[in-house]
Amino acid sequence: MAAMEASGSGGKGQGPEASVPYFRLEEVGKRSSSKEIWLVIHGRVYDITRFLNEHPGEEEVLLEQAGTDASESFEDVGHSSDTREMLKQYYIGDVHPSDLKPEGGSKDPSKENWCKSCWFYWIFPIVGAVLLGFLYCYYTSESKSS
Ligand code: HEM
Repeated sequence: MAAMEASGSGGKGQGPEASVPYFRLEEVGKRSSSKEIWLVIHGRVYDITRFLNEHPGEEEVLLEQAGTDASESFEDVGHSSDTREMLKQYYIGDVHPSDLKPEGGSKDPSKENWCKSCWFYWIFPIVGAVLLGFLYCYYTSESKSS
């Protein structure tokens, strides 16, 4: 496992609280066939190879997500709390801290906030220009009539 960095004992199948290995996303990405399938859910790496045929949501959906961060798809489906418990048995380690993105989106949150309020930056100059236009028309017509 070239891209794997051990953060502790490296024991597989233990809970997240135990010392666990870190995996680079590149490494996870390589495990994306029906022979071996790993997924990332909320920064944790799961080897779900043996679960593939048993998945009630069909194996195709897991194969589509193979080797990637499947957090969003996993949440979209609304998996039960029992399923979340079940995840623990497939847990093999954590995503390496350098590969972790902020939860809730791949974008830089500061950019997202900027985008949400970017209308704010161009609407005022436009409204201001229109108002100035009206004022200009108003005063020029006033001065012509007097
Ligand atoms: C390691 C990851 C996963 C495990 C252990 C798992 C497990 C399960 C289990 C036990 C169920 C039935 C009970 C429930 O809804 O909670 C289920 C349903 C389902 N799963 Fe997953 N799942 C995983 C990942 C995914 C992913 C990434 C998708 C992607 C879309 C997915 C799609 C579905 C769908 C569509 C159903 C509903 C099936 C139905 O109601 O007919 N699952 N999964």
